[in-house]
Order: sequence, then structure tokens, then C-alpha cells
Amino acid sequence: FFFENFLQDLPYTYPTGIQLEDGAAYDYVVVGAGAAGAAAASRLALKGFDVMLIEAGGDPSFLSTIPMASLGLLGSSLDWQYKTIPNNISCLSSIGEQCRFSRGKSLGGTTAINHMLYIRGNRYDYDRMNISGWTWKDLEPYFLRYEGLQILDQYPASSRKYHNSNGTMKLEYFDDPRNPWHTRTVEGLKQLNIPFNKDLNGEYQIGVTKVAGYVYKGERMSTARGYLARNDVKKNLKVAKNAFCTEVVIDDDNIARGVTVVQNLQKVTIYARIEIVLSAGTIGTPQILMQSGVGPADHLQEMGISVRSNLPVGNDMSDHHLPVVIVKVDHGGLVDSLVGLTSKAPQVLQYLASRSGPLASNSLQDIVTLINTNCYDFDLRQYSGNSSLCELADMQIIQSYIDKGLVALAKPLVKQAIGFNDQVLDQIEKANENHGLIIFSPMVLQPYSRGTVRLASIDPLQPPAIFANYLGDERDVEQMVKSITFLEHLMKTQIFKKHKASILHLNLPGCPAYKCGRVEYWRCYARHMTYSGYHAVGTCALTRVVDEQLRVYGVKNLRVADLSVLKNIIRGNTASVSIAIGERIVDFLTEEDNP
Ligand SMILES: Cc1cc2nc3c(=O)[nH]c(=O)nc-3n(C[C@H](O)[C@H](O)[C@H](O)COP(=O)(O)OP(=O)(O)OC[C@H]3O[C@@H](n4cnc5c(N)ncnc54)[C@H](O)[C@@H]3O)c2cc1C
Repeated sequence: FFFENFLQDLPYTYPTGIQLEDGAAYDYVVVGAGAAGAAAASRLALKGFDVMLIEAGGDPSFLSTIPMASLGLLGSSLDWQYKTIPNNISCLSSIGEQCRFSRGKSLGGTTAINHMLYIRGNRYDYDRMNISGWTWKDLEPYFLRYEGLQILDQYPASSRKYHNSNGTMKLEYFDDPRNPWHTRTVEGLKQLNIPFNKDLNGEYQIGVTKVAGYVYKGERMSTARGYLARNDVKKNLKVAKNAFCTEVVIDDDNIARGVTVVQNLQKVTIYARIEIVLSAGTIGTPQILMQSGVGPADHLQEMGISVRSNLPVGNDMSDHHLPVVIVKVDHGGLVDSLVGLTSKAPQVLQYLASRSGPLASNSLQDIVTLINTNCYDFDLRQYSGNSSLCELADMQIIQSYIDKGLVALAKPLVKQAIGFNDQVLDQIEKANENHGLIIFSPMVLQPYSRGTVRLASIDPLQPPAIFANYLGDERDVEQMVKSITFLEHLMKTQIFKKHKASILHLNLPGCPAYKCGRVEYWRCYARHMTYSGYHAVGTCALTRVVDEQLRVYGVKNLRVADLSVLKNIIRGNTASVSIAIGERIVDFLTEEDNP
């Protein structure tokens, strides 16, 4: 009752869903209401076009709005719950040796379940794509168009020119988690000479900081909230929820005419008078394209699908990945986790009453470190970023905190969210009996390994085959060993030593004991404890599958706007660029930037 009343009090509501009618036509059909799709469809509707936005999921849940709850969303009904095809050299300690590959399934897409960190990547990441219209200079206006940075006055003056406070996606600092490791982590990193950099989206990208997040007034700022919940958007945009797009309808002249959609067990075809935009993400978009006959000819023929355009759809997928590193620390009577907090009524009430307190925080995750490990002296244990190369990060660290005893209390939830097998989970549970745990995620930011997405079935409702192929390239293993060595040094800093921090040496099948060979152990460890950074790009890449204006080669009136078009993975988190791509396509479509 309390929650029902409370929900009615929410200051924003999502658009009402529409039941699709077979044969209906709209100016534009946009498939996928995630980071890019929500932005693209909203802007088109605001320009006065008749737009239908198709989304496989429904509204984000109340849980999705609570920043601290983000881990609890993984494996939930808001998650597509994909798992990768094993490659036998990574994720060996995940259930079935399959890495978890979470993706959001609701209005807002993955921005409704992600960790909400706002990092735009390095300017060089865009410039090096070397594609006309896609340099940082070209893209910056689109980042600024949506950015609503509320804390700009707390940034250094040199940052001002890189930001906008008035955009629709409001961004703020997360609330204080009231966990001393929040500041201790920064202190330890400073002892290794990692600079404190207030703005990792400003002049320089290197350093440690407390980042701004997609959070506003204590609640998640998904694109469902930032775009779709706007009254002016709701007035103009049509949205079909729980509507799964199965195929693009392409006529004999290779012109895309419409899409087929399954909604409430009914299959309908709807049409686009102008164009169709696929924004179903790095997994969803290649799946729809291949079901429609757009993809690698040999694969399509093998699946019995007639080829409309032979393109390398689903190839060269690149994703951040990391070894999960578990650190035991002494316990200072902390309770900052969701499960712990729900048993702490005052803190829950504080959140409900004022959207503040630990539930409005992101645990320790908003402390973000970006460094180039080549500029860290492993002998001196000091960072010295004194060349231009050092401005390009190759490692990003985030961390979260698990309070003492929490794993035992919430084992099914942890298992569902993280997906490690019982052998590993039991060891983590044991370590957590008497210690708080900090889970470090040092991401390989520029991985060499590449994977693929293929159809697993001719049935479009079945999940595709995701072969992430993490650690397929040995250089990524070496990078992970470097990252772990860096964390070992962090454990030796005064502040971490003072609190008896130590990395947990898990007993893993096939791995030598740590004391028998440190580097060999960590190499083996990395292959066991591999985890996705959830930033996969490249399955419908610019200049390979789509042209500079995001038009699919060989098919007219069909474009892609989502993370799948990025050719190279950026040095940072990916929602930012995906939203910018959603903003960008609108100018392409409306001819302001369309030759
Ligand atoms: C656990 C996790 C944590 C993350 N943390 C961060 C972070 O802190 N900061 C950050 O910047 N990024 C983060 N990311 C990544 C970021 O959220 C994504 O890269 C970004 O949302 C991708 O945008 P997109 O538009 O390509 O796809 P999505 O946002 O995934 O949107 C795709 C949409 O298409 C819909 N769809 C798919 N197939 C179909 C179909 N057949 N029919 C109809 N609809 C369909 C989906 O349901 C979804 O709504 C995280 C991701 C995950 C999984």
C-alpha cells in the first residue's frame, strides 16, 4: 500500500503503451527504446514527425530508479540475461563457463539497469576512427545537446567549455555512501601518485575521481526518464511496449518498408513512410538484420535465410573485460548494501522520504580511476604521466563493497547477478564471514580480442549466439596481470595496510598455487574470473555495415543508431556515446546534415 501510494507520487511517468495495428504506417519506426533509440525517437517526435518507437520490454521497475539497487537488476526481468558461448579460455569460473552478458530490456534499455557512471571516452577514441563526421569535434555538439550537468559549478574553470548544464539528461554526483572506503580508495591511489582529476570528461582523462552519474535528485536518470517521460515527448511520440521486432520487411528493390513485430502473442507488420531506424543495441540490431537477410552470406545461407545484402554484420565485436579481484578488509561495522539496508528501516525510510542517504549512492562505484599502465613504474610503484601517450588510459578501475556476512544472506541474488559457480561463490562467502569485501573491476580498456554475434536459430524469438571470445588474444591476459599487480601495490599502501586489506587468492581448478608462481597464478586466475565490462561495440560498424550517415549498405531507408555502429571501443563507459549517436542520427535523417 505504502509503495503504491509512493509510486503515484513520482514526479514523472512513462508514456502509455500502444497496441500495434497490423498495416499501420508512421513517418519513422524506431526499434529499441534504449540509450540511442529513446534519444532518436524523442527528437524526431519533437520535430513534428509521426514516430512509432518499438520496445521489447515494458516500463523500468521502481527498483531500477534506486541507485544502490543496480546490482540487483542483473539477472532480473529487466535484463535480457544473455550468456556467452564458451571459448574455454575465459570465464572458466562462471556457471557453465559462460560469461554473463547483461543487457537492459525496458524503456531506457540498458540505461535502466547500468551502473550510471558518466564517462564519455577520450577525444582520441573518436578521432582515430578516421571517419568523416565522426571525430570528437563532430560529435561534441551531440554530447553537449543532451548533457544536463548539474554540478558544473564544482568543476574547475578549465572544464566549463566541455560541458552543458541544460540538457535533458540531468547528471549529478551520487549521494555519499557513508562508507569510509570511498575516501580511503582515493587516498591509497594518491599514494601511488595517481593524480586526483575532478573531471575525467574535461581537459585530461587520467586520474582518480568521484564521477558524476546519470542520477538526479537521488534517482536514476535513464533515457526513459530523461527523454520519454518528458511531457512534450509524451504528447508527440507513440510507443509500443512489450513489442518484439522480429524482422525488417525489405521489398524486391531492397527498400526497407516496415518491420514485423510480435506483441501480446500477435504478429503484425507496421510500415514506415520515410525510414526505419534500428536501435536495438549491439546484440539486438545484428540479430534483427540477420533475420532480415542482411549479414554474412555464408551464415545466412547456412540458416536458410535468403541474402538481401552480404555484409559483415555481427563481426569484430569488441568489449571491455576484466578480472574480478576480491579484497578482504577489516570490518568497521558498515552496512551499505541493498540487502543490509532493507533490514535497516531508517535508511530505507530516509530514501523514500527524501531520496537521499546510502540508497541514493552507488556504493564505491562512483570512484573511478583511469590510467595508462605503461606510465606506471612497477619498480618505483609510482605513476608518472609525463608524456602524451600517458593521457590515453588503458585501464579503468571501479570497485564495489560487500558488507560482512552479506554473501551468505543474499547468496541466490549474488549468484543470479554475478553468475560465478558454487566453488568460487563458497570461497567468497567464507571470506565474507568475518570481512568486508571490496570487489575491484580493473577493465582492459583497449582489448585485442574480438568476438561475433550470429543467429543461433531461425526462430527470431530465440537469443542469438554471442561469442564474446574474451582473452582470445594473449595480450589481454598480460594486461589483466598488469592490472592485478597494480592492485597488489595498492594493497601495500599505508591506508590499505592499516585496514588489513589483502587480495583473496582463490583456489581455482587447474591453476598453480599463488606461492608456486605469482604471475602464472594470475594468468590462470584471469581466465577463471573473467567478467564483461558490458560495453560491447562494433557488430554493425561504421564503414563496414553502415555508411557515415548510418545507412545500411545495400538496403534503402534503413539505418542503425546504437552502440553497434562504433568501430573502436572507447576508453570509458558507453551509454554517453550511444545517446550521442541517437542525437546524431536525427540531424542525418532530417537533412540538416544530409547530403
Ligand atoms: C551492468 C551494466 C553496467 C553498465 N554500466 C554503465 C555505466 O556505468 N555507464 C555507462 O555509460 N554505460 C554503462 N553500461 C553500458 C551502457 O548502458 C550501454 O552501452 C548502452 O546503454 C547501450 O546503448 P544502446 O542504445 O546501444 O542499447 P540499449 O541501451 O541496450 O538499448 C537497446 C534497446 O533495444 C531493445 N531491443 C533489443 N532487441 C529488440 C527487439 N528485437 N525488438 C524490440 N526492442 C528490442 C532493448 O530491450 C533495449 O531497450 C553498462 C551496461 C551494463 C549491462
